[in-house]
Amino acid sequence: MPRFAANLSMLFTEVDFTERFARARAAGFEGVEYLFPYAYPSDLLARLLNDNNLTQVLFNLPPGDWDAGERGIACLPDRVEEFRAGVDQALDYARALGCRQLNCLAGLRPATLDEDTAWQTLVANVDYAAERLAAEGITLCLEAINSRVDMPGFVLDTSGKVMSVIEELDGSNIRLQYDLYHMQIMEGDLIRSLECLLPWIGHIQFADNPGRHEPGTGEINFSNVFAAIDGMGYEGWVGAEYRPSAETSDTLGWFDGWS
Ligand SMILES: O=C(O)C(=O)[C@H](O)CO
Ligand SMILES: [Mg+2]
Repeated sequence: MPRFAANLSMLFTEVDFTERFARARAAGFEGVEYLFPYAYPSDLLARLLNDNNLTQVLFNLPPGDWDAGERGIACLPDRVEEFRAGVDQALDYARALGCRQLNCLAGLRPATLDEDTAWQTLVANVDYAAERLAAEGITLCLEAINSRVDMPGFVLDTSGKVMSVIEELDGSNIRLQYDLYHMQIMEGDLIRSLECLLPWIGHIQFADNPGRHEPGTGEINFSNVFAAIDGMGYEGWVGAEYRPSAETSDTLGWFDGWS
């Protein structure tokens, strides 16, 4: 049975971030993920996880200046030092939170940066990060994010591009983060793709499309997709990363039967 995690950057935003852990537990989740832990002391987050008997499933490496629109710095040649410092910071949090997977956001390619340089920088940074994480038994995820609607210019916008990085590096702890929402926009054919890519998938996330709301608000047949994920023996977590179209607790109908 898929293990579902609540994404606390998107769910339960009716309450302050630190109160969302208890809300997730009360709703039946056993794991949580969120964009970034860095604004909070790690001991506070560790206590919230412990008090609510929750697993920290995933968070992202520092993304650069998120509020200014940056979406990762891994492809930027003039930010390599900052990228490496971010790996240190993320590892400190991962240790404190017992988190076994970190996601590396590839970043947006500026018009002034040529594709080849962006790609070589990305591959070298992923290689560095994967090696640092491997020493601690942690997996590095690379998420393919749609460049049609949400992140124009995002360097890794297809599962094929993520697979190219994985193949180029041959890193045993590098995995694809397969977000059903982004992949529905870019590629479709979700169940067949999940089956083909299964050995390389480290984490799955979902939202319906269009709108990025809860299952049932768009075009994806989630009963079938979740049943397929269950049937193919996927052992990782599945993160609910959607914008609730109503009070979060009123959007959890999809969870019935899985919790
Ligand atoms: O946008 C997404 O799908 C995400 O998972 C986070 O925003 C970045 O990892
Ligand atoms: Mg995602």
